Formats: sequence, C-alpha cells, structure tokens
Amino acid sequence: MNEENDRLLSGERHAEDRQEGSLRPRRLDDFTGQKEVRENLDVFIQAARGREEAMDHVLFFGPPGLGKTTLSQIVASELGVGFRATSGPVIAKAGDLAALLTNLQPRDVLFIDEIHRLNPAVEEILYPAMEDFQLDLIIGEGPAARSVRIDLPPFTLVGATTRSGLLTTPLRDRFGIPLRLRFYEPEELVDIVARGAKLLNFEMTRDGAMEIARRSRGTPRIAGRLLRRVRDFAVVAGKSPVNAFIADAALTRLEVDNLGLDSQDRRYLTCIASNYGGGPVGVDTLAAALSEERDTIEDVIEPYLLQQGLIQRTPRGRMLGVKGFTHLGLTPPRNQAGVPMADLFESEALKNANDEGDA
Ligand SMILES: Nc1ncnc2c1ncn2[C@@H]1O[C@H](COP(=O)(O)OP(=O)(O)OP(=O)(O)O)[C@@H](O)[C@H]1O
Ligand SMILES: [Mg+2]
Repeated sequence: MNEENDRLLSGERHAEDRQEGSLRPRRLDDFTGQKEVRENLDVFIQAARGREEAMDHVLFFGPPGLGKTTLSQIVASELGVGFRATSGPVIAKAGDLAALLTNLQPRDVLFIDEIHRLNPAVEEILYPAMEDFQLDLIIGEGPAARSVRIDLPPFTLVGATTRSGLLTTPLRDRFGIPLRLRFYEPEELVDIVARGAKLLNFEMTRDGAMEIARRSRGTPRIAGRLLRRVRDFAVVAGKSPVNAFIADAALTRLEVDNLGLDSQDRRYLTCIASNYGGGPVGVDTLAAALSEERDTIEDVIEPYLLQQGLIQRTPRGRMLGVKGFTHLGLTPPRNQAGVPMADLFESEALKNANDEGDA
C-alpha cells in the first residue's frame, strides 16, 4: 500500500484501524443510517428466517468504509447462521473455492470481499454454485480428466465491492439482492460518533460530535479515525468534555478543513483550477499531473468531491464546479454572457451521473 492511501481522510482501511472492530455494530438495530438498505435487509432476513431457508445472495457495493463488511456480519448474526469470510484475490484456484463451499453448513453466509477481483476460472465455478447449489469440478488432467458434480448445502453468498462497474454481468445477475451503500449525512454520522465516544469511554458534547461528523466525508470509518485522533488531542491537552471548540482545534491541526477535505483533495482541486482552467480534463491526465494512481483518484478522492458537487464528471473529463472554485477561494471563470462556465456543464454532467454512478 502506498503512502497516499494511508492519509487520514481516505475511506480505505489502514493499519491504525485495527481497533475499529470494537466500534462495529453487531445488530441491524445498532446500525445507523442506510435506511433503505436496512429496511430491505430486514424484510429479506425475516422472510428467510420464517421459511427456514438460505437467504438470497446479497451484493453490497459502494465506497470504502461505509459498512459493507459490518453489514455482512450483521446479516449472518441476524439470520442466526455461521459466517465464513474470504476475499476475491485470496481464492487462487477453483479448488480453494470448492473447499470453502463444501465446508459450509446449510444456510451459512459466505462473505467474499473485493469480489470484483475473483480469478475468472474461480468465478465460473461460482455460477452453478450460486444458482443451483452445485459444484462442477474437473478432476485429473488430460485424457484421464473427468468432471464430477457435487451437491452443496444451500448457502447465502454475500459479496462486497467498491467497484460494481468491474463485476462481470453474469456474476452481477446472480445476486438477487444488490444493495448500494451511500455516503452518510452528518446527522447520521453524529450518532455514530457519539456512540463511538461512549464505547471509547470519553465525554463529548453533541456539538463536539457534530464537528467531527461534518468533517468525516460521509464515511463512518473516517469518523471513527478522527474520533480517536481528537480523543488523543483532548487527553494530551487535558480537556474534557470534548466540545466543538476542542474538536475544531484538533481537526484544524490535522489539516482537515471545514468540508472534510485534506491537502490531497485541495491539491486535486487546485490542479484542475490552475493547470486546466477548471477543466474538462481527463482522469488519466490528472493522474499523471498529480503522480497518483488512476484507481486512487477514482476510488478514494473523487467520490466524495462528486457527491459534494465540488467537481463534475462529463464525457470530456472532470470539471470543477462553482462550489469547487469557491471552496478554493477562487472566482469561477465566466463566458461572455457572464454565466459561470462550470454551470454550463452541470446539466451535461447530471445526464451522465446516472450511467456512471455505479462505478
Ligand atoms: N452504520 C454504521 N454505524 C456505526 N459504525 C459503522 C457503520 N458503518 C460502518 N461503521 C464502522 O466503520 C468502520 C468501517 O466499516 P466496514 O469495515 O464495514 O466498511 P467497508 O464498507 O467494509 O469498507 P471496505 O470497502 O474498506 O471493506 C467499522 O469500524 C465500522 O464499525
Ligand atoms: Mg470491508
């Protein structure tokens, strides 16, 4: 993992997030936010429990740190079944998957994280397993090779991915319950922060929690991380309870601005503003200019900036929105009629948002 991925405000998991297990909600009722997803899951869980059948396969997709793994564990515990976890890149051979599948108890949950990174040969095995609970394996090699069919216990596959756009269509179509996770509202994050403070045993006022919530990029993992940093700051400064003033001082020292952007985000925005006149500029050009991986830009930096309307995605590339210019303290360039250029692209961007939103 490169250094950039370790930045304070990326939704991706870091070494320092080891402690986050203690903040993980265990039941659907303790899980804050994602109302639609929760309501859907609740219905499917109740139904599967009532029929005493394996629940249909679930796909969770959305940016890192929004609760995909957490919800997968909750699904298993609410169903009252076993939970086995693995991840796409770990399953190297068809035999590895076969071993996992044949060891499941009836109705168990098999969780495959990063399911977009499955090896194609393994993926082929998964299709009949998901559809008919059958394994078709080739045993032996050359002329002696023969195929065997093994019946599997009915199970629930729960897949998670940050890139549903990279999933093959046959795989995606086999998930009966696709669920998209969205960024959280500050009003939801504030409850998550307050709950975290309680679990970490320290006093925090509501406005202190709100200060962290507003600056967490709609992401519980980041909220948890900022909470621990603010706590350390408060402990060293001998301040309790932690109020908005103390939280703000800590976050400002960590260079997290009032929208929750850090220096890497500001560098990205500034690059579009000053080097490309606000865009449009292609993502590969941007990646080269910033010396970043394209994946980091698309998975880590852009989703939140898009959601905040700081940038727009158009067929011709990325554009800085009016809000993006304002946030940098710049005046958006205008056309001869005095309309901000960024506005002219907005409808175009909206038209495309629906097509690209999944990626
Ligand atoms: N709704 C929530 N309420 C409280 N805490 C949450 C919620 N969602 C996530 N968290 C916390 O955020 C952290 C990250 O969640 P999780 O690991 O489930 O994210 P993820 O979507 O699987 O991320 P990744 O894409 O990196 O695998 C965990 O510590 C979890 O406890
Ligand atoms: Mg996860």
